[in-house]
Amino acid sequence: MIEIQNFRKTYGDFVAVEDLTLSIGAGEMFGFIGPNGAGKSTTIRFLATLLRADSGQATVNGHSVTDDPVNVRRSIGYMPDMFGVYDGMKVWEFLDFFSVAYEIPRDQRKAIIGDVLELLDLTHKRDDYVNGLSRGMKQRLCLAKTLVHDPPVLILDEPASGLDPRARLEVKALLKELRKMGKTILISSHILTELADVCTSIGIIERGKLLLAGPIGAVYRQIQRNRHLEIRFTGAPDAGVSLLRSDPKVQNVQVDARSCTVELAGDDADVARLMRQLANAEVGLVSFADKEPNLEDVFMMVTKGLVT
Ligand SMILES: Nc1ncnc2c1ncn2[C@@H]1O[C@H](COP(=O)(O)OP(=O)(O)OP(=O)(O)O)[C@@H](O)[C@H]1O
Repeated sequence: MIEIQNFRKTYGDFVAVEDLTLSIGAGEMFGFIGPNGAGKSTTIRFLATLLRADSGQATVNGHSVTDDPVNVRRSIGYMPDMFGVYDGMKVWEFLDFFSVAYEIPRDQRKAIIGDVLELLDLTHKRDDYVNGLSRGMKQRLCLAKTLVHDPPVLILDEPASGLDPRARLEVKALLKELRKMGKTILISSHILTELADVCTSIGIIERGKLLLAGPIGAVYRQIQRNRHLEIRFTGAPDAGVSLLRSDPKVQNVQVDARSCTVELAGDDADVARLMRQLANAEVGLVSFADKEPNLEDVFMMVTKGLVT
């Protein structure tokens, strides 16, 4: 649905994005992750037909962003990282303005605006002035305007930035809903927890280079060459730790007051064996957990160059 090939963008001598190639399939929720200044917005603006590349190309919904920008714009709902809302307008007028811009026939506009307001839980604000809305509501309104022309692709640059935790959760729930409706979604963020449980695939970008991209399960498997175990004890973990350290498959033992974490270069049978040994050795074993990696682990390992 979204294909980028060898995208490069410089500002003067500074290379903002270098040779970025990426493919996002239909129906994916792709999390574009990177620290500030990594090149996320630059890439997104290229996809949104707002920026000329030094080299490289991209297609969205089969249309070339350079040769057929009008059809790309029809195919996408784009939410920029810094958005403006027109303060002198009422909520419905704001959406009507975009409906006209997207050439939605007059007799359909009222119903579409009603549907979008309903979806974004803004129906009760229909006749309010935009400048009277809270930040969270303005953000939802901005998301609403990306939906009026029912685009198959949504490109959202940090859609939850500056929102409180509750409003973030609302945005997250909404994104899940939009994905269920069949939209392909690219969402950028530098807040990993925001994306962890909504994305089906991710890409990690740093200093203009895409370090890793793929389905989230494959990315997790790639980084988890070793099992990460979290083991808790009733008291000081010394006895348990020395047993663990004597095991040839155990590596990287990190000790806390009453617990430790270890990496195990083994399979399920090794996990079971280790658990049995600890239980039998009466070292005060309380719990033994096979810890799943999370997006933060992935990000740290990838940006430290531990995974390629
Ligand atoms: N118009 C511009 N002129 C010069 N440099 C720019 C311009 N736009 C972006 N840059 C630089 O390009 C780099 C990438 O910027 P970009 O906005 O794409 O990063 P980002 O990953 O979206 O960051 P953030 O999370 O802070 O929005 C940054 O170092 C930025 O300063």
